[in-house]
Amino acid sequence: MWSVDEHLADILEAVRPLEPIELQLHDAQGCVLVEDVMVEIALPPFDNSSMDGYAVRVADIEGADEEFPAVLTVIGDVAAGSDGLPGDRAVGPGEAARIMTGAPLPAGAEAVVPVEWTDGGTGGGPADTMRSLSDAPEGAGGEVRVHRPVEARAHVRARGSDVKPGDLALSAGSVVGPPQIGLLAAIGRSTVKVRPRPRVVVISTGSELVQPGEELTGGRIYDSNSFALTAAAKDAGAIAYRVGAVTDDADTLRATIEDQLIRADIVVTTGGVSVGAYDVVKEALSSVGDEDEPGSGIDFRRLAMQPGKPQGFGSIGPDHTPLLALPGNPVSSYISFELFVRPVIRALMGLPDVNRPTVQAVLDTDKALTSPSGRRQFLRGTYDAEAGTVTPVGGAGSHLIGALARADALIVLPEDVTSAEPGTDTEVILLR
Ligand SMILES: Nc1nc2c(c(=O)[nH]1)N[C@H]1C(S)=C(S)[C@@H](COP(=O)(O)OP(=O)(O)OC[C@H]3O[C@@H](n4cnc5c(N)ncnc54)[C@H](O)[C@@H]3O)O[C@H]1N2
Ligand code: MOO
Repeated sequence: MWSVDEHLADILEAVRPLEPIELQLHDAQGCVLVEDVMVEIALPPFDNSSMDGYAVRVADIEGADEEFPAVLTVIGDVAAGSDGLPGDRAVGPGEAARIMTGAPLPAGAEAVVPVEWTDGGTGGGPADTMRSLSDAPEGAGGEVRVHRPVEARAHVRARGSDVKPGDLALSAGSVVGPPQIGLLAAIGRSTVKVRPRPRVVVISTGSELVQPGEELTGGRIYDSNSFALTAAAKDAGAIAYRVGAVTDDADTLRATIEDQLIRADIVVTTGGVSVGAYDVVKEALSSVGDEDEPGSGIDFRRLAMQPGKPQGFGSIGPDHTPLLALPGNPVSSYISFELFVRPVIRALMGLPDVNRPTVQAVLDTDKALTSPSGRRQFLRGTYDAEAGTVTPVGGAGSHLIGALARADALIVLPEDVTSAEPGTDTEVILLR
């Protein structure tokens, strides 16, 4: 028997992060950068206004108030996207330019007065908005009364005040999330070098399996594993391909796997790994290894855990693609995925934390939980972060997918524990 930790260590020992590739920003989401990204432009690229208002010279509005406003001549508009006043004009003494948020500060101007601190060019009281150019073309000219003074640089966002050429935008090893994608786009990068998402092919096996949506006839069940594990692979960061169920025929299974290798960085199968007469994965893959290639082939082993005792691991095909053969019971396959496949996906991506987070929680249950001696048991539970407790959901049976769907945590009972009393401090793996 292998321990859970030995099996995981054996798997992680065999996998290396995927070779980096250059990806478009959207495709790089969730991936790990392998380059230091340097900033080549200033952000903002030019001094610009943070308010809709008037670009002014500060001496012109010194001491202004509502009773004695400073009256300035409006010489034009500066819109975002323009590169200054029409005809390259500068704002001279006694002059102002209407300016929009994000527009460059025109030559001659030293600060911006928000439109609310002026009459907006109406000759009335304080404005609450600028009149649109189409409704009131005269607003780009005429006079404006300014009701409050401002200091130099007020409401001006300085060139380079965010990032400057030569700054480090993102360091190698960062995970590219939405804000990082925003920064990359803002500095003009359209692609980045990252480790790609692994492509995971999920194959379920069993002649009893029917695809959801089809009619269920005697003795058959719906294939839930391939759906759950494809979803779990995506959730872990992979690009997941669900291959429907393959019947219990070794040649068909071998041929299916061979066909899939072209698009697989990992192959995951479910079912057919125990000791029955129709355990097709074991039958098909026990002998696929190349004797001259150390480490090739699939090793079937029993783990000291419950559920998830029978497992297969190895590599297959010319590229030695890692293959994990998980047990068929729905809860067994899902827990095996969380414990062994998820870390592989994350290791291939070069992510630092390959395992789910764990916490200690107080067991909130009416009666003691039992666990087989010598096996690490993973029970399903709900975790209450506020109370610091975990409550079991459903029993230990590895067919209880209804309870699994209500759980958000796994309660871990160590190998030497055969009974866990209510109130015991327990390790909990958080699934969300
Ligand atoms: N004599 C023994 N029998 C079994 C042992 C054992 O040690 N000695 N181990 C048990 C344990 S533990 C497990 S786990 C299972 C593992 O069996 P397999 O991996 O060979 O899985 P199957 O026999 O194919 O299926 C088991 C169970 O799960 C259902 N199943 C399978 N695939 C799916 C799917 N895609 N979606 C939904 N349900 C699925 C299948 O119908 C079976 O009920 O072996 C025990 N037996
Ligand atoms: O160990 Mo099996 O994985 O219970 O269901």
